Amino acid sequence: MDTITLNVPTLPCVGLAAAAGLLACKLIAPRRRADETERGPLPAWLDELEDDESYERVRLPEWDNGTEWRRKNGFKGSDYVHDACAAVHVPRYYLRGVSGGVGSKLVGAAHFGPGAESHRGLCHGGTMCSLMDDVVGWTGFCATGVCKPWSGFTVQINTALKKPVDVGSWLRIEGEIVKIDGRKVSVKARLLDVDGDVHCEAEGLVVLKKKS
Ligand SMILES: CCCCCCCCCCCC(=O)SCCNC(=O)CCNC(=O)[C@H](O)C(C)(C)COP(=O)(O)OP(=O)(O)OC[C@H]1O[C@@H](n2cnc3c(N)ncnc32)[C@H](O)[C@@H]1OP(=O)(O)O
Repeated sequence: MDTITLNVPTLPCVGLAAAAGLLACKLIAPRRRADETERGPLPAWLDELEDDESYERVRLPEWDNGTEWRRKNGFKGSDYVHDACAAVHVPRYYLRGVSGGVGSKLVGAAHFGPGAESHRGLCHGGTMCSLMDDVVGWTGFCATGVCKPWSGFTVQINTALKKPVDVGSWLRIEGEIVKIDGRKVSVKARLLDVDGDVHCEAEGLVVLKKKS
């Protein structure tokens, strides 16, 4: 019968291996994070929005300083769409706010990363649905013509998937308030590419929180 001899140097070796493993994790983790945020340059048309005086970039601490802000405010994780490492990621929204709300429009860029994949090279339809949830909700938060974060809930998102999305794509996402009825804000949204081809459309409903 074979016997296994545990040499004295084995233990330090195991310790060394564990330490090396930990070090590798530390080294790999930031590298992986960097990879996930390496989405290539932002699409050029975002610069046009930046220069367009009718649109204003929505700047929020929960996006600009997400981890820190969320921790301090009792959130438990990272933002499903706005976090830099999200599978499908919206780095910015721009708002064309209209007094009274109806006609207010939110426009952003969405990147579909490798984590959004379903069939070979194509994204999961749920990633488009998630984006529609996000843009419907944030457009609804602009029901007064200015963005009031977390001022309501998305309660309906009826999404039509019209064209597959390639992994690695940057697409344009838009939401527009089409009706306000008391606390109910109706939003139409769509996701389109640089040629204007529509990848999905949605009709959504946001219910604003009761005034306290
Ligand atoms: C301190 C804490 C801070 C908490 C701060 C929270 C900020 C949260 C922000 C989350 C961002 C998201 O988008 S969350 C995305 C996921 N969505 C959710 O989880 C929402 C789940 N749903 C809910 O929790 C609930 O349905 C609420 C809270 C929205 C219900 O609110 P409510 O205030 O009780 O309103 P309620 O009276 O039921 O409805 C008001 C009107 O809207 C209509 N309505 C309601 N739901 C629907 C619906 N699904 N489809 C059609 N219409 C609907 C009603 O018929 C009614 O119309 P009428 O009779 O007046 O004609």
